[in-house]
Amino acid sequence: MSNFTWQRAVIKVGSALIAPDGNNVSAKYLLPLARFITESRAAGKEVIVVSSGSVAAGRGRVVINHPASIAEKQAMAAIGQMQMMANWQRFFDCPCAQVLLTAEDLRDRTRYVNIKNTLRELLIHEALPIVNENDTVAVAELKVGDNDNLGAYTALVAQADTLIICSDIDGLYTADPRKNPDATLIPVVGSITPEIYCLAGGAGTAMGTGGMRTKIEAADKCAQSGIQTLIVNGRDGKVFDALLKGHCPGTVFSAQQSRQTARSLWLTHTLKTRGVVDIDAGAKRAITERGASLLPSGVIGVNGKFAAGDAIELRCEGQVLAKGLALYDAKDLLQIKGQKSSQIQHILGYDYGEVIVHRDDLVLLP
Ligand SMILES: Nc1ncnc2c1ncn2[C@@H]1O[C@H](COP(=O)(O)OP(=O)(O)O)[C@@H](O)[C@H]1O
Ligand SMILES: N[C@@H](CCC(=O)OP(=O)(O)O)C(=O)O
Repeated sequence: MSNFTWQRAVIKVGSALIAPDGNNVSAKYLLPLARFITESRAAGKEVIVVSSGSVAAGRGRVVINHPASIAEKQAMAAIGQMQMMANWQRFFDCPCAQVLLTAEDLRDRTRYVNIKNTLRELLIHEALPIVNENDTVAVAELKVGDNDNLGAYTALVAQADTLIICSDIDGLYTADPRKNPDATLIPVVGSITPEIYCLAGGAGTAMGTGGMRTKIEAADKCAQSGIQTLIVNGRDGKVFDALLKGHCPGTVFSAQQSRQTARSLWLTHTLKTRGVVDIDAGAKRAITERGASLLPSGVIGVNGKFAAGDAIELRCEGQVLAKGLALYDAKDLLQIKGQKSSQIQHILGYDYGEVIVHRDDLVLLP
């Protein structure tokens, strides 16, 4: 069993755990998982759930006599999503927050920033975000397609350090153990090579989507962004006791580099800046010495036309010090520069948060 540490995790829960009978929700497998989430949160860790199961949960309520059409599956998802959320809420005193996403939402910069801000705010307010694909509006070309990859995108947008995929199998095996009884569990995958992809077979049950392949794809996306991925058997309550102690009885896919390094490299080298914001000496000290976020009160000048979510440079007395993602566009920032954060709502009529650049989205330049 390998050891792991984490602070913010996305936990992906497959349909087989939500709706083990394939046509209704069940508490059967969720109790140990919910206890793991509650105890982890009590220990100061942060959790976002990506839950499958809406189609399976709604199946029994839509009568069909043939393989379900897309519209019928969408109807099942619309009904089942309610059952699935209500089932989750039963386990928690904190509010569960429904977040429904499509691939389009993740591709569009403004929506991406909104998703990120919403998740951040939900965590601040100690709610439990529960994400699923918005199956009622997403048809093939709009879909992420499977919740393993949705889990990876959610881990990226939420800046998690860990993705935990709870499946109906113990982890990644040398072959699909349902077809090959000699297959053995692989406890650690250091790097995701084409050979690792070759081990993956399809889904194990009629409810599952993607099987092991989509889990490896998800782990690959995460590893490249400095996020580790665990695949564990969510049907085995003892797994969660082990996870609470920092042991992984399944497979750990290591992150290729530290999350901070991956994110800093992305911010520093990949993102083209769209504007320059001049800041005063107090803001400079806060950012460089205390690792603080940039507040509007420290902004003295706004240059360029940038949108919310664009990368900008932060400059003090002619020297560019840092690069970060702006939470407000240039037009808004011109109005709120030099003002107290509490004035933002009053001046703009809305408020995307009290900071201009959050410290998580800021890198100091050498
Ligand atoms: N190399 C492999 N190791 C483990 N499981 C595999 C492998 N190849 C294919 N599988 C299948 O993947 C299934 C898990 O994926 P899936 O059915 O999509 O479930 P989920 O609902 O958890 O996403 C397992 O039950 C197993 O049959
Ligand atoms: N969005 C779909 C889940 C799709 C999916 O990836 O399912 P699974 O392979 O069980 O994680 C639903 O809620 O039914």
